[in-house]
Amino acid sequence: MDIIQSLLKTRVGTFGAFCFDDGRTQPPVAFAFGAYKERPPLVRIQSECLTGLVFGSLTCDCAGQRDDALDAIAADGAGVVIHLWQEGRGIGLADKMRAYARQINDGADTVDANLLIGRQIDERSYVDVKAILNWFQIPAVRLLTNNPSKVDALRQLGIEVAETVSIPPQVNPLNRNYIRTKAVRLNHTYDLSSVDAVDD
Ligand SMILES: Nc1nc2c(ncn2[C@@H]2O[C@H](COP(=O)(O)OP(=O)(O)OP(=O)(O)O)[C@@H](O)[C@H]2O)c(=O)[nH]1
Ligand SMILES: [Zn+2]
Repeated sequence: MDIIQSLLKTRVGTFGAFCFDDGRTQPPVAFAFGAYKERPPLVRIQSECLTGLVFGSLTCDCAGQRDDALDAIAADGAGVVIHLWQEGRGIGLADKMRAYARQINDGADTVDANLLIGRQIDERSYVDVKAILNWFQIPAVRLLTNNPSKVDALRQLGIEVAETVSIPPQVNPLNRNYIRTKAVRLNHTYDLSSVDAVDD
């Protein structure tokens, strides 16, 4: 494995950039900010979302979560963002677009759409996260997430999640049902009353 180190200069400041080149076309990358000392650092595990992160789709909340995670890490003074190329919760871009079509054409929600095309609800693996945190010598994290399954998956890998730090979703009329579905069907931990308060 070749670990390529560089810098990423962002809106909130400069991060150390680490590309874990293991021969895959899209190797995992991590961006580390500041110096973590006494407390477990804030860690954000971000999954690829071409539609949201690259094109700014309004039907999910990925871009807002990215921005809020960077803000939280900068405000805290330290933290790490790990980006995994697990498009569509690990089903890949083509099947994510198939799932999108089921949502747009047939009114399926984000959970049923995956099942309707013969995929699982969430096919992500966090094995890479374990290796990356080991490399950074981070045994315990404060995880920026709303997803209890992600916390469980990390704990099963032996990663100590010392605390979960919620990222309240940036709700708009186009992503409100999607965000509601994540709370109701995937147990994401945000207050539904604030989600419902957004006007159509
Ligand atoms: N299959 C599918 N994937 C989606 C859809 N919308 C977003 N995604 C993917 O969902 C992933 C992000 O997962 P989320 O469910 O938003 O959140 P999470 O990572 O589980 O939890 P957080 O840590 O709170 O962000 C990315 O890989 C997106 O590409 C969708 O409608 N269908
Ligand atoms: Zn998204």
